[in-house]
Amino acid sequence: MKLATLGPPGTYSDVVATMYQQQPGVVFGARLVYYSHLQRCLQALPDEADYAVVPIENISEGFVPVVLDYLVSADLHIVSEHYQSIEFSACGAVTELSECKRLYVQFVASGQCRDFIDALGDVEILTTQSNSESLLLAAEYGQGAMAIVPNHLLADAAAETMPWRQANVHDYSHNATRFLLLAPGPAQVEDVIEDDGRARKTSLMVMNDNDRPGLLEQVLHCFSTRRLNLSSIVSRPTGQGFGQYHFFMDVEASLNNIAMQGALRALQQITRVKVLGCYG
Ligand SMILES: O=C(O)C(=O)C[C@]1(C(=O)O)C=C[C@@H](O)C=C1
Repeated sequence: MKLATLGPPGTYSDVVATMYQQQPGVVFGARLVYYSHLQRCLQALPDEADYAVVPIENISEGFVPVVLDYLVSADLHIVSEHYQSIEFSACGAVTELSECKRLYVQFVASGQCRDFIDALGDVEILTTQSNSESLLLAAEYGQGAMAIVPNHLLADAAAETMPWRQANVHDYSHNATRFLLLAPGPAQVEDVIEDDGRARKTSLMVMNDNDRPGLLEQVLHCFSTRRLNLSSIVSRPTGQGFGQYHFFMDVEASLNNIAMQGALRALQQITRVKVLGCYG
């Protein structure tokens, strides 16, 4: 069994994939396969891997657009979620920060370390696809280069050669990212029929094929009348024109909950809905 995740090894995605691989569950004992960017991890399903671990949402940066957009059309479902605490360090081939000429930082990580990056002043910022790639590129560039890396990567051989090492450069001490374990195929309602009493969440994608006044209000009504709480609702452009959006929603209820089933039936009469998974 293969589990796709973002590489090179050392990313936070790798930390979470390793956690899944080592604990009893559907991917226990799976072999990790690394991909250089998030889109490739997702595309690995189903031909190159059986499961994938990707970040979906950060406490300050919000949702990761590339993952949401992929979920609109891909034949994938969510098996599980994991909240990972995220801590960043800066390291580089400099003896003081004023010597920094170039900073490598992953595209989502940059928004989580804004204060540190702003204080560097006028340096060249190169965004990367992963936090471990940032470290490798800074080490390769040498004198004057710095990287934002996960705290745990300060122990990596590449970081150990760097004279400047500063831990905890993230803006929020409680920084965290939510990760999803994804599998190919549609979510199976039967999978969750057995209610084990655990609190569950159902994720849905409300597809906007036919924009009209009041559509979102009607959608929300399906949940509010049944006293179902949404823990998130985010929109993504359909790409068809301004003002047209799909909606990604997390509902705090299991798919086998009677109220949730009623909401789903009501929603299906209003618009096209894709059930992304029921987990928790
Ligand atoms: O580069 C990594 O370490 C990742 O796992 C990716 C990622 C992300 O894209 O959100 C994961 C967690 C952090 O929020 C920053 C980066």
